[in-house]
Amino acid sequence: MSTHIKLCGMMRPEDIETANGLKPDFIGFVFAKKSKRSVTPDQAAALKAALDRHIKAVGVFVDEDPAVIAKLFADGVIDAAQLHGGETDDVVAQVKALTGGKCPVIQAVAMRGAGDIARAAASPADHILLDAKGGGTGHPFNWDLAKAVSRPYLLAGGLSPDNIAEALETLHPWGVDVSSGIETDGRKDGEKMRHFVEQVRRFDANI
Ligand SMILES: O=C(O)c1ccccc1N[C@@H]1O[C@H](COP(=O)(O)O)[C@@H](O)[C@H]1O
Repeated sequence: MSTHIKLCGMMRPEDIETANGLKPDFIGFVFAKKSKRSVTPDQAAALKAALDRHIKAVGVFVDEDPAVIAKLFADGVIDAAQLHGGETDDVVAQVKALTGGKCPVIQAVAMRGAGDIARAAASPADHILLDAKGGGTGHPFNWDLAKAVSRPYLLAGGLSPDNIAEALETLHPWGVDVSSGIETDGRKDGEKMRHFVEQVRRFDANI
């Protein structure tokens, strides 16, 4: 099985052009208004129109109204929703219900201690994503906590071309998600994006 790749925080047409060339499984649009990577629905729609149709667009939300998420899904701006705040199981269920069960939901779990291992296991979401507290911080969490998570997960938090090989060797995650680590001066860096993806593909080719 190849490791799924998500390149998050796409903001510019040139970010999409680079992603189209690299063909990750997912890219992310951040809709959390407080994020420095925040895009409006109109901006995201224009970027999605330029995205290779084989690449899924994930909307990243922090405590957003499920109706807003469902509208972005219905409009074809996003293909999946990543809930990155304090969303309850009920919110996961609401997103599912409002999209006729069609929108895959990824629930982010902030990995701070043993209790979070249980929270990850119990999440009703289609996929879980293990991250440091916050989101988009560029900081890793204690990977020893991930070793105790028995369901497949997306690994996030401070990944970069410098540590992705070690992360893959150590944890063998279902997928990896990166944002800060593929940026220079707050903008996506095509060379870092390429280097990150190449290393994941090299790892997959050697196992
Ligand atoms: O990227 C953001 O600004 C962001 C804001 C709010 C919630 C989540 C956000 N991004 C997600 O954070 C993780 C890790 O990012 P990083 O590689 O450590 O910068 C990733 O899942 C992003 O989708």
